[in-house]
Amino acid sequence: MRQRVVDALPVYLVTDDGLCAAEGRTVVDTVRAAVDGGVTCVQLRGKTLSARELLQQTLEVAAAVGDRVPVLVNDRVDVYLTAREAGAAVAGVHIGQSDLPVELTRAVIGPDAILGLSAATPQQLANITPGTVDYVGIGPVHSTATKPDAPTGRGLEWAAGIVTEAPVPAVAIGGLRAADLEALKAAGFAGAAVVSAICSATDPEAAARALAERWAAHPAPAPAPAPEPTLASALSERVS
Ligand SMILES: Cc1ncc(COP(=O)(O)OP(=O)(O)O)c(N)n1
Ligand SMILES: Cc1ncsc1CCOP(=O)(O)O
Ligand SMILES: [Mg+2]
Repeated sequence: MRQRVVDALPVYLVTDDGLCAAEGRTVVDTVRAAVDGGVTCVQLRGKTLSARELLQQTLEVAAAVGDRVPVLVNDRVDVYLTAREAGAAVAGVHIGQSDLPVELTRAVIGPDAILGLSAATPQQLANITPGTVDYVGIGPVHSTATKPDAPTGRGLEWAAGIVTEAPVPAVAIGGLRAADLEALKAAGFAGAAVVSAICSATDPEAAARALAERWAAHPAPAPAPAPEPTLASALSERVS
């Protein structure tokens, strides 16, 4: 059974092997510390790893995390399926606009897996078929060195505008730090995804805790009021 996906999104860690190694840690050590600190989701983004290496890392991280938070695999649907076949507690995949098509990915991973999709334009959000994608990752909010092929950061105002068009819960991504969280939550994001804020931190547990506390400290925006009934809808209710 898929858990309520919004519970997984508030502080979403995306891993980077190089950044963790530069701090003298493995990805597994970093994830363990970050989960202890309060991250709510982990995405394994092993861009420099072979399929075999990413599978091994996925098995180790899934064993270390257990059922504390969902573990997703970036891009590699084959690695996710193989880890699942091996009995690992992996929750799903995150794919981008140039990765495998969304509908086929959903068909392959099944209805219970979590499926995340990157989106950066209103058109990409409008293209989402209801029921296929569980959440979207929107960015980059700020410019980032972590993803060299990402465009320049578009800013918090842009993020606050585009999130209103997301048909599913959204996490922001790109250069995010604790100071961004209040504005993102107020704008309606369900969470913030970070790489360097945790992977490059001297103390990843403390970094995760600071982000989790900052997110929890701010109220979620009040839900939008139900629209006033129009004359036509009031009449149709009376005749039905
Ligand atoms: C939560 C989240 N949002 C966006 C991305 C970016 O995915 P993508 O556009 O496929 O780029 P790569 O991460 O594959 O380089 C993400 N990974 N996670
Ligand atoms: C994977 C990804 N997608 C858009 S920006 C980004 C990298 C974000 O990394 P950081 O949090 O270190 O800026
Ligand atoms: Mg991708």
